[in-house]
Amino acid sequence: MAIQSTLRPSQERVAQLVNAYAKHRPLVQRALTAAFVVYVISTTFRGFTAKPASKRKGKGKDAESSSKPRVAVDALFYQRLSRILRIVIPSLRSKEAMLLCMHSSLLIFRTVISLYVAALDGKIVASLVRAQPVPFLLNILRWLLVAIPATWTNSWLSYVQNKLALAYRTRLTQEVMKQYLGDENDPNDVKVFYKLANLDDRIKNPDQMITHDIQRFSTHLAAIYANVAKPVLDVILYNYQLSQNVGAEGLVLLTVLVQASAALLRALTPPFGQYTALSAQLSGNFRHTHSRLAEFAEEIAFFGGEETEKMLVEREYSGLVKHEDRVLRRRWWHGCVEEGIVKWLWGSFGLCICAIPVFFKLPGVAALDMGGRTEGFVTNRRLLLSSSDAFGRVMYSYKDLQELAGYTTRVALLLETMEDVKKGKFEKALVSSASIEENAKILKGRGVVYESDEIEFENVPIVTPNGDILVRSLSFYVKPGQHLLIVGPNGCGKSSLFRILGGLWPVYGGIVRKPPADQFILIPQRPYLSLGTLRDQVIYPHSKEDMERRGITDDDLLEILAVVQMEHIVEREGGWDAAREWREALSGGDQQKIAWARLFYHKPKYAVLDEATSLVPPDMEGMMMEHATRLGITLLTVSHRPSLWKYHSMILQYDGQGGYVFTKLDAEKRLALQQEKEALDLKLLEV
Ligand SMILES: Nc1ncnc2c1ncn2[C@@H]1O[C@H](COP(=O)(O)OP(=O)(O)OP(=O)(O)O)[C@@H](O)[C@H]1O
Repeated sequence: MAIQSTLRPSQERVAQLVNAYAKHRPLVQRALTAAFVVYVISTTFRGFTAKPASKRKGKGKDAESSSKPRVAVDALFYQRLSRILRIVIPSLRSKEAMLLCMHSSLLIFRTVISLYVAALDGKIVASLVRAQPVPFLLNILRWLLVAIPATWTNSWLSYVQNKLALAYRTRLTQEVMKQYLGDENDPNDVKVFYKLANLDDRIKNPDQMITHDIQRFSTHLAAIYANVAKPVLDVILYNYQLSQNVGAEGLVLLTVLVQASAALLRALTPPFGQYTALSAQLSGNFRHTHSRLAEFAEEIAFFGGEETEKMLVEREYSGLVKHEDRVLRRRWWHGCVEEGIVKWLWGSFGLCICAIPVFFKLPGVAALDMGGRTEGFVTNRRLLLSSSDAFGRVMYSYKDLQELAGYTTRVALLLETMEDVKKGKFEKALVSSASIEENAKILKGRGVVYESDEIEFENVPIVTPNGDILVRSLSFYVKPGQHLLIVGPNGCGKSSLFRILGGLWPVYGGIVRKPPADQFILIPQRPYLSLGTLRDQVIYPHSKEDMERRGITDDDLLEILAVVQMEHIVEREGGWDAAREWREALSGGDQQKIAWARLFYHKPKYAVLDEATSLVPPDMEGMMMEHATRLGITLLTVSHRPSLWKYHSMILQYDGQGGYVFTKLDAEKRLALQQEKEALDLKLLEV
C-alpha cells in the first residue's frame, strides 16, 4: 500500500509534465528548429575557419613549415581568397556577379524541386499501398511534368558553373598578365617577368602558375560555391521539412550523432590542401625540365647528353609520382572511412529517425493508417537521404575547400611576389660574401636614376642578384656619337652593366643618367626571334600597324635587309607574311643579321651590342658597324675582336678583380701595342 501511494503521485507528475509538453510542443518545436538552423550555420562556419595545423602542433613543426608556403583553411586563406575574389568579381554589376546570382537561383530552385519530389514520391507509394489507381496515375503525371524543369535546371547549373569558372579564369589571367608583362599605360615599366625569374627565388615556374594553377583555382572556386552554399541551404531546408514530419526532437538527436561522427571524420582528414599545392609545384618542376629539354634539344643532341637529361627528368618525375602515390594512399583510406561514416552510419541513424512516427505516437499528431504511414516513411526517407547527402557534401566541401586553399596559396603567392617585385622587394639566397659588413652596406643602399640624353654612371656598384659585388664603384660616360668598347675577362660584369642600364637590375648606389628604355636596343649573341611572320622579326616589338604608322613599307624593309645582305630570304621563305619557328629556320649568323636589320629599322639613339657580330664574317661586321654609325646610333659594344676597336672612341676595361680603366681608345696605337706584345710573347717562348 505504501509503495502504491508513493508511485501514484510520481506517475501523476510525469503525466502532468507530458501534458504540459504536448501543450507547448509547437513552441518547443519552433525553438528547436531555430536552434538547429543557427547550429548548422555556425558549425559550418567554424568548420571552415579551423586553425592552421601548424598552430596546433609544437614549435619545431612551425619552424619546419615556415619555409613552405602555408596551406590551411585559416584566416590567412580567407584574407587571400577575399583579395582574389575582388579581382574575379570586381563589382556587383559585373558579368561574374550576374552569373553567380543566376547560379544561386538555380540552386535554390533545384532544392525546391527536390522537396516537391520527396512529397510526391510518398504520395505515389501511398496510393499504391491503398490500391487507388486514379490518384496513382495523377501523381505519375505530376512526376513526368516535374521532370521537365528538373532536367532543365541540372543542365543549366553545370553550364553556368563552367561559364563562371571560365569567367574567373579570364579575369585572373588578365590581372596577372597586366602585372607580369606590364600595363601599356603604366609609366613605371618594371619588367616583372624578368625580375621574378632572375632577382627572386620564391617562384620557380610562373608559366605553370599562370597556365595551370589559375585554371584549377577558377574551377575549384566556381564549384566551391555549389559545394558549400547549396548543401548548407539543403541541410536546413530538408531538415526543416523533416522536423515537421518526425518532430524536432528526433532531428536534434540525429544532429548530435551526426556531428559527433563528423568531428571524428574531420580529425582523421589529412591536409589535402598542402598536398594539392605541393603536387602543383612538383608537376611544374617536371614540366620545366621537359621544356628545357625541348628548348636546348640541339645542344643536348650534339653533346650526347640524353642519359644525363633522362636522369634529370626521371628525378623530377619520381619525386612527383612518389608524392602522388602517397596522396592516393591517403585518399584511399580516407575514402573508406568517409563512406563508412557518411553513407552507412548516417544511413542507419536516418532509418531510426524515420521509424519514430511509426513506433511512437507523437503528441499532437493524429494516428495514421497504413497508407499514411507508408507515405510518411517514403517522404521522410527521401528527405533524409537528400539531407545526409547534403551534409556529406558539406563534409566533402571541407576537402574541396582545402584543395581550394592549396590553389589559393599558389595564386596568392604569384600575386604577392609580383607586388613585392614591383616595389623592389626581393627574396633571394645571397652569396656568403654578402654578409661582410662592407658589402652588406652596399647591398642596403639604393642609387638614383635620372633621365638624360647621355649615359653616365657615377660611383655605381655592380652587384649581381645574389649579392656578389663585381665592381664597387664604377664611373664612366657615353656621349652621343662617342662609341664605347667594353672589354674584360668572362664573368667580370660586362653584360651586367647593360642589365643595370636597361633597368633590369637595381641600382645599389651612386647616380645613373640614361635615356628612356625605348631609346636602347640590345643585340645579344643569340638574338631573340619572336613567334610570327618574317616581317615581325625585323620590326619586333612593333606590329605591322605600328610600322605603317611610321610610314615604312615592305620595300623599305627589303632595303634594310639588303644592308645586311639578307634580302634573298624574303623570296626563299615565301614572302614577308611567312610564319615559321625562326630560331630553327635561320642559321646563327643569319639570326644575328636579322637582329642588326631590326636595329636599322628602329634607329634608336643607343645600341647595346653584346658579342653581336660573333657569328658574321669580318667584312660584314665592318659594314654593319659603319651603317649604324651613319644612322646616328651610338654603340656600346662588348666584343673580344680587335677588328672592332677602330669603330670606337672610348674604352671601359675591367680587370676581373673589381677594378677597371675608362679612357680614350686609340685603336691604331692599341693594335700596334697588341702586336708588339704578341711578338714579345713569341720571343719569350722561343727563349
Ligand atoms: N640572374 C642572375 N642571377 C645571379 N647572378 C647572375 C645573374 N646573371 C648574371 N649573374 C652573375 O653575374 C656575373 C657577371 O655576369 P655577366 O653576364 O655580366 O658577365 P660578362 O662579363 O658579360 O661575362 P661574359 O664575357 O662571359 O659574357 C657572373 O658571375 C654571373 O654568374
